[in-house]
Amino acid sequence: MLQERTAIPIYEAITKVLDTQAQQLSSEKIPLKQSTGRFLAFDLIATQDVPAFNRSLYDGYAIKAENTENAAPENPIFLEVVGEIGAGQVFTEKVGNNQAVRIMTGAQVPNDCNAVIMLEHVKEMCTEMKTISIDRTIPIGDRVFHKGEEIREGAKLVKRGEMITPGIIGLLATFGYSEIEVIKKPKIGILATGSELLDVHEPLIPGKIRNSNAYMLYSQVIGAGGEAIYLGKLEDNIEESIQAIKNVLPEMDALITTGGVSVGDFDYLPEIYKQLGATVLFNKIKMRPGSVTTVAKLGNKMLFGLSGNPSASFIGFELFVRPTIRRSLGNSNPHLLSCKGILADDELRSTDFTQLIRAKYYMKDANIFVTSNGLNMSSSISSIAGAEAIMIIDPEIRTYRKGDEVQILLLSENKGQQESVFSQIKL
Ligand SMILES: Nc1nc2c(c(=O)[nH]1)N[C@H]1C(S)=C(S)[C@@H](COP(=O)(O)OP(=O)(O)OC[C@H]3O[C@@H](n4cnc5c(N)ncnc54)[C@H](O)[C@@H]3O)O[C@H]1N2
Ligand code: MOO
Ligand SMILES: [Mg+2]
Repeated sequence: MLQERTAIPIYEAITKVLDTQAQQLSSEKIPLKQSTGRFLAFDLIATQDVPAFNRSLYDGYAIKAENTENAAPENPIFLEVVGEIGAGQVFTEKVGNNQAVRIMTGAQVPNDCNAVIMLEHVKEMCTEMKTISIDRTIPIGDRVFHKGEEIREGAKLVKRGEMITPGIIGLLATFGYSEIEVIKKPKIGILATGSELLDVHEPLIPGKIRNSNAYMLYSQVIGAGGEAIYLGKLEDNIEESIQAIKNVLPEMDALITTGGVSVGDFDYLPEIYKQLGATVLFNKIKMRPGSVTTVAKLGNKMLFGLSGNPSASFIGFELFVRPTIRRSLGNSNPHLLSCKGILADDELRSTDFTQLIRAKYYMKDANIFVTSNGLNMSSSISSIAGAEAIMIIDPEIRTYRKGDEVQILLLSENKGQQESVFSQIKL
């Protein structure tokens, strides 16, 4: 007999998932060069001032600024050049009054000097004793990047859980980290269910389809920062499926299945969760696609029962699995970044459940214009490719017209946000 399901709002489903997720992952040491896209396992604190010494910003002459106090075109002053400093060298001799030292960009400014004048702003005199003339007043500190001016030792620069970007790698290198502690990637197992599934390399035969979801999910797991483990595909068979899940689960941090969560005769996931003794958090959400997305917990492992329909599977991942992965990586902005856009389609009608439409956007006059991307069906595969955003269509607004404001989620935007937009708009 058909079992009644209670559909809950998207924000409630997200909250249930994140409140249930328990594990905090341990860390591992990896070479700095391999850390792009990984998540920092420690707060990056400056271990030294930056710059670490007073550094010349220009090729020119290190001088005592006070010597130029009365310099002007009609009253040039003359300084004796007593040495030369290349980047990496330290000038330890005394620099006296009315003396200067030739200096290169990046070199340490001698202690006796307090400014640098650019090469272009001095006249080099052809005398026996090398002399320069200066026809302007140079302020104290001019063209010197002072010790600690940019970063003070002890300053907190990057938080634990931030995704490592090229800029963060630059900072880590600045502070001498050739190896760094990153949070271990959560191992996310992917199991496709369905007797209709062929493997990607197999030729098409009547009634069958290729298992595209598992590969798409594999890529989504990697994009979210997890380690994707493809565990194959299962026939619609309860006993075999239960055994397969029992076999693989100990090795995984979480398991994604696709297919078999609806009410068909061979949709066995509800029964599988029951027989496994898993606690089902929800099995119906007020959203489309992905209304039958089911999430359960077994021991301390999350079981994500995504729908078999490709667009539903894709959306289910982005809304529920992505934030789970990001949060287990210590990231404090696990949800997709949202913003408001302007509808560029002629018209969109809402349905009883919140619609999540795969969309494209473009920028014009500082506005974001949004259009649907391909066929808006749960079973559509082509609408996912090229989708840059997800449009959120509120059931309360019956018709959206061209030019109307529409809330969107940006795909492939790593910044993320702390709170899910669905909590903010109560959908
Ligand atoms: N009477 C009802 N029928 C359906 C309902 C409902 O409420 N009442 N819900 C519909 C909705 S909504 C969705 S979404 C689907 C969900 O189906 P399942 O999650 O049970 O998934 P399957 O039945 O296994 O497959 C659905 C569809 O997707 C194809 N599929 C499955 N796995 C893959 C894969 N790995 N790669 C590509 N495509 C896959 C499968 O062949 C089916 O066409 O149920 C509706 N029905
Ligand atoms: O779960 Mo279904 O996608 O609502 O189409
Ligand atoms: Mg089904």
